[in-house]
Amino acid sequence: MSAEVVLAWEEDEEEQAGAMEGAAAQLAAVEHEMRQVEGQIERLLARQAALQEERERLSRVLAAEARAPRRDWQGAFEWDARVAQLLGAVFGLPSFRPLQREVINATLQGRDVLCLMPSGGGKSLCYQLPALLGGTGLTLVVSPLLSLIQDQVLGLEELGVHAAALTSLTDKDAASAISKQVEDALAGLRLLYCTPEKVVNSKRFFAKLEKVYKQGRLERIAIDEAHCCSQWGNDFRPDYKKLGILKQQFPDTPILALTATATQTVCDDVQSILRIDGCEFFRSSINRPNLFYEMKPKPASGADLVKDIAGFVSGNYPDGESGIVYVLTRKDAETLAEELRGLGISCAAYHADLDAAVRESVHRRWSQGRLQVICATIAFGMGINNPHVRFVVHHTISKSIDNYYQESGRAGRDGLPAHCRLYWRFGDYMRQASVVVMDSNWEPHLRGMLQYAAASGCRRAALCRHFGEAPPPCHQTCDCCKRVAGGAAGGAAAAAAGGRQQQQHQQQQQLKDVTEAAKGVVQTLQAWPGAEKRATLIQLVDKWRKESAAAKALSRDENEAVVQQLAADGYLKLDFGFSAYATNAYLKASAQASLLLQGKRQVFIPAQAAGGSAGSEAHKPEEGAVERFKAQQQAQRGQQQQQAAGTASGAGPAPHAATAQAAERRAAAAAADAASACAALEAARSQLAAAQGTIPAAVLTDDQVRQLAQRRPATQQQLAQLIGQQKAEVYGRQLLAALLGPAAGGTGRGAGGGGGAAAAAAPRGEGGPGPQQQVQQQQQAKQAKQQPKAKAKPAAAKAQKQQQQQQQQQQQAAKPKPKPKPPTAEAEVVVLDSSSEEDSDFHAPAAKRGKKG
Ligand SMILES: Nc1ncnc2c1ncn2[C@@H]1O[C@H](COP(=O)(O)OP(=O)(O)OP(=O)(O)O)[C@@H](O)[C@H]1O
Repeated sequence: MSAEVVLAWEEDEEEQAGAMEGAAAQLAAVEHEMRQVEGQIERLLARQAALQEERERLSRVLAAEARAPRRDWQGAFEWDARVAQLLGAVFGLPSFRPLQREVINATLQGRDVLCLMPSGGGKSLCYQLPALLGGTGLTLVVSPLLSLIQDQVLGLEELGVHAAALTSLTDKDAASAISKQVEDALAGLRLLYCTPEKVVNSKRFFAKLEKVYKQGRLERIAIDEAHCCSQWGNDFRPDYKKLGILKQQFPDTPILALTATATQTVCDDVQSILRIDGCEFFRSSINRPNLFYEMKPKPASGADLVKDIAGFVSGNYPDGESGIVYVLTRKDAETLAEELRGLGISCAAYHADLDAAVRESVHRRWSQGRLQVICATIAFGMGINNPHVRFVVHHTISKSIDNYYQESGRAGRDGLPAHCRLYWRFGDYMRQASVVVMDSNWEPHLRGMLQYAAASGCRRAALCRHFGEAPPPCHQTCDCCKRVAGGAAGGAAAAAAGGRQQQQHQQQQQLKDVTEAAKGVVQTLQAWPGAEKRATLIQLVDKWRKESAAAKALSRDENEAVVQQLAADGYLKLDFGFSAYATNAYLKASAQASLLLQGKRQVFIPAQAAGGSAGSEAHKPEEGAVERFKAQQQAQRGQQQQQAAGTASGAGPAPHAATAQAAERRAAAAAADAASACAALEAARSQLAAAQGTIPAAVLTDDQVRQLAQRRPATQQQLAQLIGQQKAEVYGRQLLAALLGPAAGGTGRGAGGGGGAAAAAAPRGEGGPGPQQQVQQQQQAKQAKQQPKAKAKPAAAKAQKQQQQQQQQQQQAAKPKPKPKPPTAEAEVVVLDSSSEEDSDFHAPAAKRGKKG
C-alpha cells in the first residue's frame, strides 16, 4: 500500500471516530434533555394532581357554603323551641353542656362538623337530638364497637326513640325487618347504627343507603370516635380510612364527626379523609379539672409494686369505689389480679383472650359494684360507660400520650374528683417498645409518653400542650405542681431569710450533672462484645456498674435514671431482635453520642429523682397527698348534697339576722333530707332495674338522681321535664312514690302528697307493685306510647303495619318465651362487626399482640 493510500485511510478513520464522538455527545445531550423533560412532566403531573385535589376541595367548600351558609351558632334559630322541648321531654336534661347547642345548630343548618369534646362531654346528644327533628329522615351513626352500638340503641329505646342497629349480631329476620324500616319513610326509624366495616364492606347495605339518599331522607351521618380514621391517632382502624366514600356518594348529607382525643394533626387528617374540609370545628378543652394526675416511680420489685397498688386502693377507697388498673400484657393482668386478690382487693382480670362470657361477667360485676377493680389490658377500652370510676392506675406506661389521656380519662366521667396514677420506670419504655414496634409511627408516640412520664413539670399542662391547648391553671391537681407548691413555700421562707441567691441555689440543686457517668454508659456500649454493640437495660447497667467507679458511686435507680436521660436526649437508641417467641428491645449508642464523648454536650438528671428513687421511701404511697385529695372529694360531695338540700327545701341565702348555729342546723337538716331523698331514689331505681333485668344507671343516671333529689318534682309532668317523657311514663309511679311517699305513686299521674322520701325505701310489696307487675306496667306503657304513632300513619300503611304486627305476634307465640332484656353492662363486650373482612376485634392490633400479652 502506498504512503498516500495509508494516509487517506488514516484520515478516514479519524474522521469516522470524530463523527462517532460527536454522535455520542449528541446522544448524551438528548438523553440529558429527555431526563429534564421527564422531570418536568413528573413535576407538572404532580402539580396537576395537587391542583385537581385543591379544585375538588374548594368546590366542596363552596358547595357546603351554598348548601348551608355559616352562621353564628350561638344565635337564634327557627328550631330553638323544638330543640329545647326535646332536650327536656325526651332526654330529660335541663340544659345543654358547653358546645352542645352550637354543634346541634351547625349540624341542623346542614354544615359538616368536626366536634372534639372530652370523654363524657355529651357527644351522643349532638346527633341523637337532631335526629328527632328530621321528619321522616334517617340519621346514620357509624360507631366502632358492637357494645357501644347496643348500649346506645337500648338507651334510645328507653327514651322512646326508634333506633336500630344493623351489625353482624343482627339475625337474618331482624335485619330484613330493619332494612324494610330503613326504606319505609313511615316506619319512624330515626337512627340507624352500624360499624365502619358494614359501610365499606357490605354492598347491599351501601345500596340501601343510596336508595335512602335518593329519597332525600339521609338526613345526617354521625361518625363516632372519628380519630380512628387517622393513623396518627391512637386506635387507627383501616376501615375508618375508607369512610370518605360517604361524602363522595352523599355530598348533600351533612357529616358530624365526633371524637374525644385528637391532636391538630389528627383533626386535619380526619377532615381530609372524611372529605369535610371547610367543616365547622368545635373543640372544647380537653382539660379534665376533676382528675388528679400523678406519676409514681415504680418499685424495682414486683412484690413491692403490688403492695403499693393494694395500699393505694384499700387506703383511699375503703368503700369499694370502682377503679381500673391498666397493665401491658394478658399475663400481667392475670398475675396482678391474683396478687391483689391475695392482698384482699376484690378484683378480676380482663383481656382479649378471655372467653366472651367471662369478659361479660367480669364487666357486669364491676359495673354493678360487685368487683372493685378490673386489672385490664387495653382490650378494656371504648365502651366502658361506668361514669363513677374513681381511679385509674397504670401499672406501666401507655403506648402514646393520646392513649394515656383516653385510658386515664375513664376516671371521673361523672365530673367528681378522681385519681390517675401512673407507675413508671425506664424498663417499661423498652418493654412497651417491644410490643408496639410493628405499629405505624410507634416511635414518636412512645417517645412522647416517655417524655410525659419523665417530666418534672405540670402534667396537666403537658397533656394540654400535647393536644395544642394553652396550659390551664393546675391548682395543685398533679403531683408535680403539688411538689412545687410545697417547695415554693420553702422557697419563700428562704427568700425572706437569705434572698434571691439562696433561691437560685435551690433551683440549681434540682438538677444533677451526670455527664461523666453518662460517658461511661456510651463507652460500655461501644465496647460491647459482638458486632451489634447492643444490650438490654439490665445487661447494660450490670456491666457498666462492674466496670465504672462513677456508676458504682450512684444507686442502681440513679444508674437507670442516667440511661433513661441518655435515651430521652437521643444519645441512645432502641434496636430490636426478633425470635419466633419474642421481640427483644436493646439499647445502642447513637451517632449523636460522639458529641457527648467529645465533651460538647452535658447530661443532667433531676436531683430529686436521683436522690428519691434510691430508697424504698420513694415508693411508699403518698398518704398525705392522697388523704388531702380524698378530703377534697368528700367536701365536694357534701357540698353537692347541701346544694341539693338547699334548693329542695327552698332555702335561699341565710337571713342576715340568722345565727350561725341556726344556719348550720338548717344546712345539716337539709343535707340529711337530700341524702334521704337520694337513698330512696337509689333504692327505687335498684328495684326497678332488678325487675327490668338491667343496671340501675339505665333506669336513672346518678345525675338524674341528684336532680330529682334537688328539684323534687311532684307531678308526672314535672318528672318528665327532668328525666324525659318515656322514663316518666314507665317509672314515674315508683319514682314519685320514692320522693313523696307511696300515696303519691299510688295515685299515678299528677299525684302529690306527703309521706317523705324514705317511705319509698320500704321493702318491695309494701307500697309498690312486684317485679312482674312492674314489667307488665312498663310493657303496657310502651305499647300505649306506640299506639299514637300508629294513629298518625295513613290508613293503608296502618293496615299493612297491623298485618305485619299480627304476623310477628304469631311468630313470637310460636317461639319460646323471650328472655328479659340483658343488663346494659352485659352488652359491653369488646367485639367487632364480624361482617368485616378484617372481622376482628376493635383492638385487632392489640388482640394480635395479645399473643404476646
Ligand atoms: N346537657 C347535658 N346535661 C347533663 N347530662 C348530659 C348532658 N348531655 C349529656 N349528658 C350525659 O353525659 C353522659 C355522657 O354522655 P355521652 O355518653 O354522650 O358522652 P361522650 O362525650 O360520648 O363520652 P365518651 O367519649 O366517653 O363516649 C351521659 O350520661 C349523658 O346522659
